[in-house]
Amino acid sequence: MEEASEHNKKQSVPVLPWMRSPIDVTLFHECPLNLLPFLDPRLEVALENMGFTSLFPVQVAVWQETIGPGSCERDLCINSPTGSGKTLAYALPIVQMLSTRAVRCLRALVVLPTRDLAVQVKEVFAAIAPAVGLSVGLAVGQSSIADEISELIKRPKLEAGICYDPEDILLDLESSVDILVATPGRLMDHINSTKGFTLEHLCYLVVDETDRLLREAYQSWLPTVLQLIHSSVGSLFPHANTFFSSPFGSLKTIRRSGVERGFKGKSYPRLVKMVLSATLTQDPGKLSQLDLHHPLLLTTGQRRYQLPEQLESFKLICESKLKPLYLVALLQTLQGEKCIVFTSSVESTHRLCTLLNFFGDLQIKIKEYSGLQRQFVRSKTLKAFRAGEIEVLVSSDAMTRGMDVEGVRNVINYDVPAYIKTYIHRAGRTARAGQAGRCFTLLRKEEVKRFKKLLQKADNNSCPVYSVPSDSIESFRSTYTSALEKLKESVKSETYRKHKFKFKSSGMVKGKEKNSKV
Ligand SMILES: Nc1ncnc2c1ncn2[C@@H]1O[C@H](COP(=O)(O)OP(=O)(O)OP(=O)(O)O)[C@@H](O)[C@H]1O
Repeated sequence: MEEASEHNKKQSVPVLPWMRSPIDVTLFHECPLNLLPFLDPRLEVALENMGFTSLFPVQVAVWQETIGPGSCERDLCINSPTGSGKTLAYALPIVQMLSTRAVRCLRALVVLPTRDLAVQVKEVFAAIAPAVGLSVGLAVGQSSIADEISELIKRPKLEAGICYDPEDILLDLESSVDILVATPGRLMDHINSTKGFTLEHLCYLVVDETDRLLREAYQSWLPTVLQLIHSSVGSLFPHANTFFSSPFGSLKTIRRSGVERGFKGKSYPRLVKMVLSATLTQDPGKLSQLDLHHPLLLTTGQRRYQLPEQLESFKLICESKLKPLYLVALLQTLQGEKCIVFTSSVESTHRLCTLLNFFGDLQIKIKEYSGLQRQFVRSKTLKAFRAGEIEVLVSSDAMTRGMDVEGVRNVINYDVPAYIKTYIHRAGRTARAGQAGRCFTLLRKEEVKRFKKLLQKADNNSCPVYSVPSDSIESFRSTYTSALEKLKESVKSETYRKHKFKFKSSGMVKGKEKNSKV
């Protein structure tokens, strides 16, 4: 036992020296808005309109590091639990710092891994930025690229009858937004193809859900962004080559020194980076991709992984084949409360959701949410879940990170997560912003030991068994048998439809080929 805990301690010492002397967010207290130093009164009103009366500890800690004397000299790495308010922790200081800007251009870029997350973060910015005259844009592929471009880029007004030089028109293109929230794919589309889209004035780069974004390369968006920014800084020096020959073609990025900045006498504004996660990586190789400038770590407590304080964890032990029955009985005991049920794959999400909907006597509105669905279906489901029209969402890990839905009281791991990070992000969809929440995990007997070890990584030694009433389980047995039969039928007909569709579309392609030959 001692050996194991010694091993854990050893494992938790980060390799990078700057990670060993973090700022501990637990030493900060909530701060009423009227006591927050330097807060722009217009932003105070905007926050009050959101229903906020104080800042959470992580928000106070980041505020201290970003606003006021000596601020923004280091890049910030923020590792604080799910639901602790990391979004506003970066959004508020960025908006306040940009509130004195005179000319509109793209100054802050926030990158998130998924569309729904980006939409959510954009809403936070949109609630405060207009109060100080700033405009926020979204680049996520929610609308057509043409619509998105017209939202992001302002075209000069052309007078009829005058012949314009296209080069001049290009020079007159301006950004319509000060802050852009983007997913990597659409960001790359704009970098590569949108005329007038430039990162030359960028002052703030936020990489939210950092460990997820660093895990996947997404068309090399990060090296591309960093290279574009570096090239624009280099161009401020008189002998620097203003034309950047790069793998990105003829892109020209010149950071204009004429644009006002208040960076304490430095000749050019340094790009300030903020990276965030509830499970921030400590891997030096991964972090080095971010090219951080004297990074400062803000973290909560001593442990690398933290669960929200108000979260209670429970386990339900049952045989594999009885899992659906236990789940149904559990859902019935939780009736009326918003729940998210996580499974291990998009396929099992679909199957489980279909099965649950065959339990007619359950009378709970249940929908699925997974990467297998089209974006508009997912967004519609999410909207209905937020509005309380759906009580239970059966989800793949598409919902695991960052999603903030008010009133989710329970998270259920139908399939036990393989990693502590997954457990933390899934469980973190409840017990947010200091609210209470419960996370239930269905386990087979042989999974119990491994699960206990998994939870210990987040210092959680209390995960009692939750017993669902046996008469409730019994009452669903007969429906379960018929629901399983219906599921088999449904899977069969879906498979048939899929094959038919495949056959049809391949036939159509062949047909076209024949025609084109004729
Ligand atoms: N100062 C505040 N006062 C009251 N509520 C707040 C405050 N700041 C944030 N919240 C609320 O707290 C919830 C969680 O915030 P947020 O989504 O930023 O958490 P997070 O730390 O980014 O979580 P995750 O790691 O899961 O992404 C949101 O519903 C948000 O509206």
